[in-house]
Amino acid sequence: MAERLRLGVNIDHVATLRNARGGALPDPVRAAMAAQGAGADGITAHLREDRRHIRDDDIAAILKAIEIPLNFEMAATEEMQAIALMHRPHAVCLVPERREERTTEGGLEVAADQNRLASFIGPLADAGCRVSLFIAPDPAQIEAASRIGAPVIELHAGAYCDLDAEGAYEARDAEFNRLADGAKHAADLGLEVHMGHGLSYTNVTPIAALPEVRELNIGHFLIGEAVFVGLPAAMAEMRRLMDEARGG
Ligand SMILES: CC(=O)[C@@H](O)[C@H](O)COP(=O)(O)O
Ligand SMILES: NCC(=O)COP(=O)(O)O
Repeated sequence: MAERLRLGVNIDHVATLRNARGGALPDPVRAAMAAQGAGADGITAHLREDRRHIRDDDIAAILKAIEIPLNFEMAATEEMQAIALMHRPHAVCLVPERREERTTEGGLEVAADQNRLASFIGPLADAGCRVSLFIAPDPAQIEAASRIGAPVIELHAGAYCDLDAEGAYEARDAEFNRLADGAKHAADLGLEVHMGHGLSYTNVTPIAALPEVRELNIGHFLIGEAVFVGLPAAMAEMRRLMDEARGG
């Protein structure tokens, strides 16, 4: 039987809400525990260089609290590498970052930076972290990820999700085909394929149905939905849609 599609819950935006008032609540560690209790296969947290949501002490506290794997998202900088090596999370996902962006725009440029990234991921892999690269569904980036020896890629689903929300269905379908082809190409090269960014109840089904995809990382939508129905109920509906898409 095919392996069940994993659901990683990104709790960044619990920290966004906490930071809006500068206090301790709502607590991202409590969100991580709630997600774990509701059956998350992993927790994702992105320690941005500007610490706009998750902060250094959150990472330490989340790691102490949870038993499921942490997927630690970070920019490929020396500062972040040192933090990852100190904590040795289960997975490290390298993402592109621009200080002015509202959210992660585009994927990591691997092809043009492959020598630096190959040496950057070496110590992380030696420390036992499963390295993942957050990239666009571009064959050149996928092939570069494989060349530098990353075991996992996460394909950026944001453009597909945005086009769907805008009702630009022709362009959305073209972007979906890029994701589907990218997933297949990556799996053929032996890469484990994850997808994430912008996924919601309305756009998740075709993505979850792609047989090569092993994990979805979903945050902003689930945390927003949790305001109305609670995190376990929001996750349960997402889980149901993912299982249904897989024919389960
Ligand atoms: C890399 C990614 O797609 C998400 O983790 C996202 O970066 C969450 O953080 P932001 O919403 O701050 O971009
Ligand atoms: N890597 C994508 C992720 O963790 C969650 O992205 P989003 O659902 O918050 O857009």
